[in-house]
Amino acid sequence: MTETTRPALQAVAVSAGYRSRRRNPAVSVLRDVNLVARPGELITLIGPNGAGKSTLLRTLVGAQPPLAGRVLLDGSDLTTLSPRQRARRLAVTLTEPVDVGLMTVEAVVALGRLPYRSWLGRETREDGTAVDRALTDAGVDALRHRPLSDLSDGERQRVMVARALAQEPAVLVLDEPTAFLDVARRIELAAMLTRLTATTGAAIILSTHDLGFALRRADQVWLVGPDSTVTASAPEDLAYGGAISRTFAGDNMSFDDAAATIVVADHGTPGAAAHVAADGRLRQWAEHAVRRAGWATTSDTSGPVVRVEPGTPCRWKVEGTPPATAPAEGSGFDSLVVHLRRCAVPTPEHARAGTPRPTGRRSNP
Ligand SMILES: Nc1ncnc2c1ncn2[C@@H]1O[C@H](COP(=O)(O)OP(=O)(O)OP(=O)(O)O)[C@@H](O)[C@H]1O
Repeated sequence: MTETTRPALQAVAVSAGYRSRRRNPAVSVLRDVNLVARPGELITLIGPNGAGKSTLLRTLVGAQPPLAGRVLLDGSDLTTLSPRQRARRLAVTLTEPVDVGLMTVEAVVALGRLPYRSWLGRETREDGTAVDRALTDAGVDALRHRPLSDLSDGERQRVMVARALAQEPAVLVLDEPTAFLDVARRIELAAMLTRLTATTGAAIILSTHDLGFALRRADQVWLVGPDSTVTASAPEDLAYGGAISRTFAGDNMSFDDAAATIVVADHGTPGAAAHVAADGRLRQWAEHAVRRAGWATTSDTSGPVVRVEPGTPCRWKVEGTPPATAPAEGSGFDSLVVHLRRCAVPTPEHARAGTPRPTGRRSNP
């Protein structure tokens, strides 16, 4: 993939929004959007609730016309393509549930071949091969004879991806495909989509609220900001440059680089921070416990230091905290969290109100 590769999908000065049936002015949700999806790229679309992700996706796939600008599919203006030409290049799974009655998984996936059928509607050998490949690629081959109505939400989600794959599209657009998936299925889906960009050369664009998923896997992130703009960039640039934090973090939140997620200072103030001295996974989970206790973690070793030794349960020792909190050692993360919470020194206001002083930051659950 190079900068000179012809875009699979392109938005040129697009404004996206809604035209009222009555003569009111159109409501513009996004303005002057310029985006390029290249073959083989995995692109994640993120943004706060109501920012305009679904509006943008619907505009990019031609489900609603842009208020201004053009969407180009493989160089051709979307509005000049027939539905059949469009469907051979662009596959979409939106969040709306699809009512397919008692159809089997295989029959639903075969619907993806309709843009290739002759007017007689006969299924060809190519259709069968494409359906088999889509079922395998999406990991739903074992479900092929089951009625779609019997499946779990996560299974159904994967079947809808298989149906889209059967279209053998150059661009695959998925609206919130991670919505119903547990952690393991999300990781599987991410691996599957990454594999598909390599094997099929398709550009895959998906919206998600899962920041970790969006940042870890994407070649490009499209970030819909609160100011009606969309920023396209490498995930690292958006995270490191602070755009993610500015978009998602409120007054008492910030972006945690290590966890690739937003952390909440729901009972915290800056100041209570500890350095964790441990290695590898033990350090990660010890830092998790420290943050759960309402403290921030820091690389600064001049303040409190939490030393953790491996074991089941682990042994811990806290150095440099106020003396009233002794004993400052124990075993197991539970007692470490209890200890750190007790270390909170009441501020005058909290002492008067009879509540403990807030300490550091807390990770999102
Ligand atoms: N049919 C419609 N007519 C007018 N405004 C709409 C319509 N659908 C959505 N909107 C508005 O457009 C804005 C963007 O909505 P959209 O659904 O695109 O956001 P989103 O980023 O997908 O949100 P979420 O993360 O909550 O799914 C919102 O203010 C919404 O109220």
